[in-house]
Amino acid sequence: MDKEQQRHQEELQYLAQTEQLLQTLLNRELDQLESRKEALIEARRDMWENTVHSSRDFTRLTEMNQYLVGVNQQTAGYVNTLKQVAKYKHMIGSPYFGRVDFIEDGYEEAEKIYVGLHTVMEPENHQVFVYDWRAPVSSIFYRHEPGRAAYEAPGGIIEGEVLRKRQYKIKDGQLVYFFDCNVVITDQILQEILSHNASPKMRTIVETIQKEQDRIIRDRETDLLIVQGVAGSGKTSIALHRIAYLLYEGHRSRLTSNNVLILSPNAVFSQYISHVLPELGEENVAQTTFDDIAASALAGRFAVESRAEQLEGLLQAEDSRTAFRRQRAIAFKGSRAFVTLLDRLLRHWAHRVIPFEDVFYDGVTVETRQQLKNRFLHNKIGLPMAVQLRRLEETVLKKIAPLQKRRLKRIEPIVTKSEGRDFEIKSFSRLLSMKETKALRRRLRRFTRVDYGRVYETLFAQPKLFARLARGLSFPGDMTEKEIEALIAETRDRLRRGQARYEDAAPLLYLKFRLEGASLYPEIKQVVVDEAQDYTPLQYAIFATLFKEARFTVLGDIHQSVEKEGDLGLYDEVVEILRKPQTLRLYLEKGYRSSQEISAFARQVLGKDQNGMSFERHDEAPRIVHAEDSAAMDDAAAHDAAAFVDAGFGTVAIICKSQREAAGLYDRLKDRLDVKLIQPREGWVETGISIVSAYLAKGLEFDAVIVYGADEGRYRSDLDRRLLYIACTRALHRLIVYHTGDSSPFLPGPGKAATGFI
Ligand SMILES: Nc1ncnc2c1ncn2[C@@H]1O[C@H](COP(=O)(O)OP(=O)(O)OP(=O)(O)O)[C@@H](O)[C@H]1O
Repeated sequence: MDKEQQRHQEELQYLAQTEQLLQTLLNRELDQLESRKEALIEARRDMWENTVHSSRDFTRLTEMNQYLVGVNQQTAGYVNTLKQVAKYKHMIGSPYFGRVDFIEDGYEEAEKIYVGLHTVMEPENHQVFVYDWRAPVSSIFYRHEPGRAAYEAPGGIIEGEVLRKRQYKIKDGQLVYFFDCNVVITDQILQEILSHNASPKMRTIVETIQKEQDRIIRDRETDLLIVQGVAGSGKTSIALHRIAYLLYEGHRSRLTSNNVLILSPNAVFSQYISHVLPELGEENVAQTTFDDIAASALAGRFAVESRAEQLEGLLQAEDSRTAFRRQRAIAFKGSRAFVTLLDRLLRHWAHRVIPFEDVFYDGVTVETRQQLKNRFLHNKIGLPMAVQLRRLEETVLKKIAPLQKRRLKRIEPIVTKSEGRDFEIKSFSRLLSMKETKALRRRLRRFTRVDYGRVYETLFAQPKLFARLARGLSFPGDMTEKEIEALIAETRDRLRRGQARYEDAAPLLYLKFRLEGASLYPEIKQVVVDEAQDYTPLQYAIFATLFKEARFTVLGDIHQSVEKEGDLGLYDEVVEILRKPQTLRLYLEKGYRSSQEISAFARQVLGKDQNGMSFERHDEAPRIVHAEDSAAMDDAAAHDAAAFVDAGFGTVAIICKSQREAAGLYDRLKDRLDVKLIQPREGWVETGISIVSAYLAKGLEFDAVIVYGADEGRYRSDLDRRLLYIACTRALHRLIVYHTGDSSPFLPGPGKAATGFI
């Protein structure tokens, strides 16, 4: 047997042993599952039979509670076993994907470290057959080539030498191939993975996490980690793997899935990423959108526009000047200067507006106006204004309580004198006293209640006040005074009708949280902000208020901003607003999604010098096709989409500029093509053909993309250019861009992409 054969034999043997061990562990868990299930049913039956179902008898209730504790324990045990079963089942057939031979300094022998989805350990002798990809020692696999290496173990840095690094392809328990690699996770397996079809749900990338990605995933020290990454560089994937890593590390950092929150751009995206954590064997974590936070916090007070409606409004604007004005309004109201203006407004409210009054009761001055104001302004605890005012109200009412008896005594003689009350002097006097107190409370509430909506409305109802508060602030976009006046008037009218544009939702929320406090998410310790470029500085100021104690992972791509020209300055602002002790900013410059041809095409659309590059994977060049008219374009898009499906592409998207266009196209095609429309609220990606707007497609990916209607008239502003860029970067393998009339000036000219006519 030559060396090669011997190596192969050894690997086959190791795989067989691991598979066998996995099977034993699985069987053990399955046996346990049965007994745990029985124990759980038993515990439930006991509780049911031995306790009353609803009782006012306290002793019986405590008894029931004891049973409940038992049931909860049994349930936890059962769920845990279920998880173990799922884990082993997931691993059987492909228990590991990598190996490093590492010899620690001071030791003679190299240890073979096999890396897989989870740890597989022989329970009797504790021999680890496979290490979880998140284990400290596994980091060597992702970060080091043969040669000197180190990893961070709980007890400190361990140094040594990597002798070998090996990768495996194991399918259905069979070793398909393995090879030793010298470069960082060599491209062979990555090539294979990336050339596959996209899936309607995001996939895990544990086997091929790249060095620069691993650094982000395994960072534990940073309180604010900012990642700027080009399209398809794996930001979302990394964010989710990072959560899985932090949860694995949880025993040290005490982080559980309840402590993590993902801020995702919309419901479609939330659906798209919802499978990754369960696939990694972790519980899913909560996801929310800014829309949801705003809608629930402002409900009942304002009808709030959604983000999709805001963008749709921008895209539907009757002329480019209107669209431009709206973009400037969005930038204006989302700016840091506007945050300062709102802070000044709050200070102004506290000092000048709250109508403190002297409080009298029964001829006595309980508190003077000045006393109340002083107490309010010199509060040292730093309570939110509304909470503090309520406390003030309570204090005053407490002071009045002892005076009420005396007051009653004074009322009684008066009631005695009035006719017809002879038999009810006491009760009538008490009633009068209560009425008096109620009236006093009403008077108190004139200054102890503060409504965030009114505060915001006042800003726009008093242009002079606005001007005073805005003095010295530099707002983005160089709006002229006239434009600001128009914006003030327009906002005032809208707010008076009880409506709030999306760009007003953030200021309203900010005021509400600053005034009333924000305790919506007390348990959140790690916030992941995806598509970070879509949020304004004001929205970050809200996150700072909402998640005071949390650490942040912020991932974005400034080139995929929609309504504004993105720039790196946003991240400086994020740092200044979130103010965390340890901040780290990292860049990802390599895209993994699109073929080189599609990436190069998209870069030309963007027309900027980006530092990006893409993973070397070649495919057909994108095509730009001219259609005679809209009907011809519909036909061609339908035909090509169907042809892509026939050719075996799993997910195909026809991307329109706006949701309205997407809905229109869907209506025209739905009877002749098996097609779905992705909607902002309830839609999600499935295999087959989807019609989607460019801004909703953000963050998603498809095997083949047909950009519908890249005409000169449709895509001509900077905003349009960014949308077109987003649309093109969604494609993995195929991209066709259709236009009628002249093509958008942002499309590469002849020669740079294949062009044609239909
Ligand atoms: N290390 C990797 N191994 C395998 N696939 C990867 C790797 N990194 C990224 N990918 C793949 O690249 C594609 C893009 O990843 P992802 O959506 O996470 O990128 P993104 O930076 O969030 O993209 P965008 O900003 O364009 O929405 C996905 O299909 C993902 O599986």
